[in-house]
Order: sequence, then structure tokens, then C-alpha cells
Amino acid sequence: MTKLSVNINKIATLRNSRGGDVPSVLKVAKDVQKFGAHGVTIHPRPDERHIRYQDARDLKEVVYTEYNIEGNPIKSFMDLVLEVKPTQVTLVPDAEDAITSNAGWDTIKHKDFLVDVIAEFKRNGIRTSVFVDADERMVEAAVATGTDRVELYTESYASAYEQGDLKGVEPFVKAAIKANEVGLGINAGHDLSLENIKYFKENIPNLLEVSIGHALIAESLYLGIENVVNLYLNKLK
Ligand SMILES: CC(=O)[C@@H](O)[C@H](O)COP(=O)(O)O
Ligand SMILES: NCC(=O)COP(=O)(O)O
Repeated sequence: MTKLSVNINKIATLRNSRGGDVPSVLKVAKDVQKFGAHGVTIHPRPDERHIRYQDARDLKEVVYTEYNIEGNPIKSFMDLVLEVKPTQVTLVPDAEDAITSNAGWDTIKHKDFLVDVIAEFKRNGIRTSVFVDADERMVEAAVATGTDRVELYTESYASAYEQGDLKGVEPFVKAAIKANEVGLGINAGHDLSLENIKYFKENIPNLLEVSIGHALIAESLYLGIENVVNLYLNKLK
């Protein structure tokens, strides 16, 4: 079975657009777990444009499944993760001004940095995952960083799939086979959706976990809006 970790960044985006606490990230975190999700993911960015550092602390009290915090291991992020002690930290090399994550680590070039950062998290009992492109060389080199897992950056798969190109999964299959060979656990995420998740799951051997946010929240709106409109219409009779 592949675990589903629901990324709730977009709930915070909506909340922040009005101030106040609607929708509540804590309520949504509780609900997705009640509905069967295996984990909750957040990606606090330095500008706190969606998830705030305080959300990360508050969520510690309500996430009883797997708690995954993603981000670039700058000092403030490291201090936060070491304080909160989630189940897993996913290291992502994203620039401060990036709209969203847009590349995996070069695990060869940044090996020494990753070794130090990963050792610190592991000393504190936090499982580690390193965000990488679907590139066998990057997966193989990730072993030397000491990480437990890699997270395959699935944007290229998702966009190929959307254009009807099923071959987009091939580099991911190769990267996953390499990860299995070298003993790294496999996570995946970015732009996964109800449309493309089944084919990805069927093709990736030993896919441990996917984290899904943007599409899942959009799909929740699409699939839930009829019910809510009807609830309003009933009140207005
Ligand atoms: C690491 C990753 O793939 C991202 O998808 C991320 O966690 C989402 O971040 P945003 O919600 O800020 O786009
Ligand atoms: N690690 C990927 C993630 O948490 C969610 O990415 P997305 O579904 O918002 O693209």
C-alpha cells in the first residue's frame, strides 16, 4: 500500500487571504486523518505566504498520523523542524521567491551540505527524505547523504500525462528501480492528482508515500461544491 499524505498548504493560502481562521488548517488536518489519510504534509516557506511557522507548531498537537514537513533547510526551517520533531522532514532546494518547488537536489554537488543537515535531523529521531528529479544518478548519489528516502519530483510526469504522453513515467520507473537497488525508500509528489495517480502507482515499484495538495484541494472544491450549493438553497427556501 502507498500512503497518502495530504498537503494542506492551500488551506492556509485561503485562510490568509481573509485573516481570521477560516478555513482552519487544524480542522482540515483533523478531518483528513478522520477520513483515512495516512499523513499530513506542510511546506512552510520563509515568507509564510501559506503555512506559518506557528501552524507547524500547532499541528504537532493534532497530527496523530505521519507528520511531514517540507522545506529548504535554511536555519529558521531547521530550528522549526528540530523543535516540532515531525515524523519526517523532506528537504527541498527551493528558492525563496519560487512560486512553488521547481527542481530536485543535485545530490552530488550538495552532498556535504546534505550529509550535515540529515545527520542533525536523524540525531533527533526525524526520518529524512530528499527531493530529487527522476534521475538515477541523483538517486544513487543520495545514498551517500545518509537519507532514509527520496521524494521523486513528479511535475514532469504530471504534465506529460496531461498531454497524453504515458512515456513520462519511464524516468520515474528507472529512478525507482535504482532507489530499490540502493535501499532508499521512495516517496513522490508535485502535481499528482485523481487523474494521474493510478498510473503512477501502478508503474512505480515500492512507492511508500505520496504527498498531494494542490490538485486534491481543487478536486475537493469541484466535487464538494454541488452539496454546499444545495445546502444553501435549502436554507433559502
Ligand atoms: C515539495 C513539493 O513538491 C511541493 O509541491 C510543495 O510542497 C508544494 O508547495 P506549494 O504549496 O508552496 O506550491
Ligand atoms: N511534496 C509534494 C506535495 O506536498 C504536494 O505537492 P502539490 O500536490 O501541491 O503539487
